Amino acid sequence: MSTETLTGAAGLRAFLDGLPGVDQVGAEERAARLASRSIKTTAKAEAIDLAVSMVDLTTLEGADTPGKVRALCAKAARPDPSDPSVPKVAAVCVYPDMVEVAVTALAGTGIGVASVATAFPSGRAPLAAKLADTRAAVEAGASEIDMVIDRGAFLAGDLAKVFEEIVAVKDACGGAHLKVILETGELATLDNVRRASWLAMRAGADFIKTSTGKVAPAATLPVTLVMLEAVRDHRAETGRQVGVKPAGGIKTTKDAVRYLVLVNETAGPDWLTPRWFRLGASSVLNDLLMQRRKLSTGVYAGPDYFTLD
Ligand SMILES: O=C[C@H](O)COP(=O)(O)O
Repeated sequence: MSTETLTGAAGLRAFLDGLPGVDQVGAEERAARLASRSIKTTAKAEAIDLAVSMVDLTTLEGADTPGKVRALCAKAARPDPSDPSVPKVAAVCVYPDMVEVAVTALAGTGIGVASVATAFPSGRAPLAAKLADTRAAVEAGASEIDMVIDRGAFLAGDLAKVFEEIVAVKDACGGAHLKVILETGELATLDNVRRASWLAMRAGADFIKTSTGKVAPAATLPVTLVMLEAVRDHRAETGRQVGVKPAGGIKTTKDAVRYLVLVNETAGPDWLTPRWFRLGASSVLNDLLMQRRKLSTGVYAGPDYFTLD
């Protein structure tokens, strides 16, 4: 079915209702099996650097200050100041009012500035306010917008409203990439995760993202598995590749490596680059740096060694 025929509410519903159901038990078993895979030390070193390069280093607190954002940007560009071989992260993710600070601090680094928008994290605001929020972030220099879907509308069955809102925000993004946050912890079932993934992709999402980090559960392996299957099948059907970003609650190197194994086994190696896969996290970077140091020196550097995320 083409995107055009989805604009009618009935066509959209028929399309989403026609998606096969998710085998919940199967998805959980498969995610658990992949999570228990061990990888060789050399592969682990490569996986750590790849994971670092995929981090959207995030601070989304009411107490964020320009100073904190500048410190985060310095860390994004040189995660370990004593070791220039550590790659830089993919992007820094902040609230719209901090975009200008991040853009200035990251000038010349090639690191993206992502901004949450559309009344993050609840998404409860009129569309005009969401569009103004988006435009303000883009005008301040954000290269990526992380929007939230209207979960209330989705769960009430008003799929056309969710679809049209994504289309409008995508338009307001101009040249900025759009990540669509499904807030999977509020969608109740993996079937809903699959439906929301397809809805977002058909509405123009460049990335689909699991969570805001403000709702539990945030990112999980089974949810990310379902989203990876969706982007894989979407590319096979339409030719358009969409990225995936698990976010929230990813804290350890072990977690990060599990996600990379899942990407490789589910969507395939085409997604194993920061262009198509991101890890949204406020604190995983320090653990990646500690494990990286341990692999190269054999000595475990405690958390005090690295600056706080
Ligand atoms: O998008 C990223 C999340 O907001 C970060 O969540 P986290 O603090 O659990 O890592």
